[in-house]
Amino acid sequence: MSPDEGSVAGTGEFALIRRITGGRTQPASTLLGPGDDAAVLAAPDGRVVATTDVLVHGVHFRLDWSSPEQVGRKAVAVNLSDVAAMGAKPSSVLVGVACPPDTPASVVAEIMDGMWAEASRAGVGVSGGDLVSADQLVLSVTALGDLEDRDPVTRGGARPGDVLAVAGRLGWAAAGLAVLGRGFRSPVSVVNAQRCPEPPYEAGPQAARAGATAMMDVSDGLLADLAHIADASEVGIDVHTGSLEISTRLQEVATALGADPLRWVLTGGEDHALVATFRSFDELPEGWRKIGMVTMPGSGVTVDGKEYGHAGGWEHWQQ
Ligand SMILES: Nc1ncnc2c1ncn2[C@@H]1O[C@H](COP(=O)(O)OP(=O)(O)O)[C@@H](O)[C@H]1O
Ligand SMILES: Cc1ncc(C[n+]2csc(CCOP(=O)(O)OP(=O)(O)O)c2C)c(N)n1
Ligand SMILES: [Mg+2]
Ligand SMILES: [Mg+2]
Ligand SMILES: [Mg+2]
Repeated sequence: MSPDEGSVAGTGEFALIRRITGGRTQPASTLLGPGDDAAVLAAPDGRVVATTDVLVHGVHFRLDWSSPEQVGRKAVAVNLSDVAAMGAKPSSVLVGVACPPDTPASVVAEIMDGMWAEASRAGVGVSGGDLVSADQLVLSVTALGDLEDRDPVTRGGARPGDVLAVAGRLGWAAAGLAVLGRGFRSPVSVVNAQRCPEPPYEAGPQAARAGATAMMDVSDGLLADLAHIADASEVGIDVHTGSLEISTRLQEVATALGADPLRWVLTGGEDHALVATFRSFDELPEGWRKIGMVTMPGSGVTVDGKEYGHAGGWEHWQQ
């Protein structure tokens, strides 16, 4: 049987590449874009920040929960967020798309539109990629960034007495996941937070300029991710729940679902907020809120001085 004309198989690999790469305007930093064996990018700093994350249908997103455009946005956003978490400015993304033969070509085109839309929000473009056949939809994105002559902000520089702060939202994507998981599609604000995060890209370089001592983005859950800073920095970290913002919207959704909104904030991932430590409260840039303190080594990650009773964040193969 011949493949459906509108499918990726019916369209053909090279026609599809032409369709999804044509008519795009590359930023000036992409010296040579898609079409050759590799792209050529400017690296003004002389060092390149590089990160990659893979997203799999059914694990990270579902096409019956999100539009292809939202899925494309998310795949790029979670990667650009890691660039920001190093204190760097995004400079480019490269994207791998694997999909089954009957996938409508329009779905791939819309995913690419979403990828371009999110890349553009951060001032970059898609400078290359790959398109392959697979049993399910998989998106693999590599993001590159520029340190602009600053030192990278690692997970390893927090010291006891530092202030712990956050930029961006916590708990929203987890609330959205709970809503979607129960078959609902509203409220759209939390559902959209799950479909596509809005990481505060600018807050990364801003924190680096302000002297942040450690930083990372929250992908797996606040407490789980803070444990990586605690380990790498050999410190303890205490989160103060009194400083955590739990919006009325999150409260409402939690009440409706019989869930605990604080648990979403502490253990839910995927909002890609940035958490960072600063030497003093006075160093916090605008948009950063204090949510705790760095404590002495050995105490681990605590909540209001105590161990948190509930299970931690996302870990692949453990769900
Ligand atoms: N297959 C792999 N090969 C090499 N490094 C990896 C691999 N998987 C993960 N890492 C590295 O381990 C670190 C932690 O990964 P991860 O938890 O996925 O970070 P993030 O949550 O920021 O995406 C990162 O520095 C990442 O590059
Ligand atoms: C269909 C579906 N099921 C479950 C989740 C929840 N979920 C999937 S991956 C993940 C954690 C983040 O993904 P990961 O691959 O660990 O990214 P990284 O930490 O490497 O940035 C969460 C909370 C989801 N987003 N979609
Ligand atoms: Mg990762
Ligand atoms: Mg990260
Ligand atoms: Mg993870």
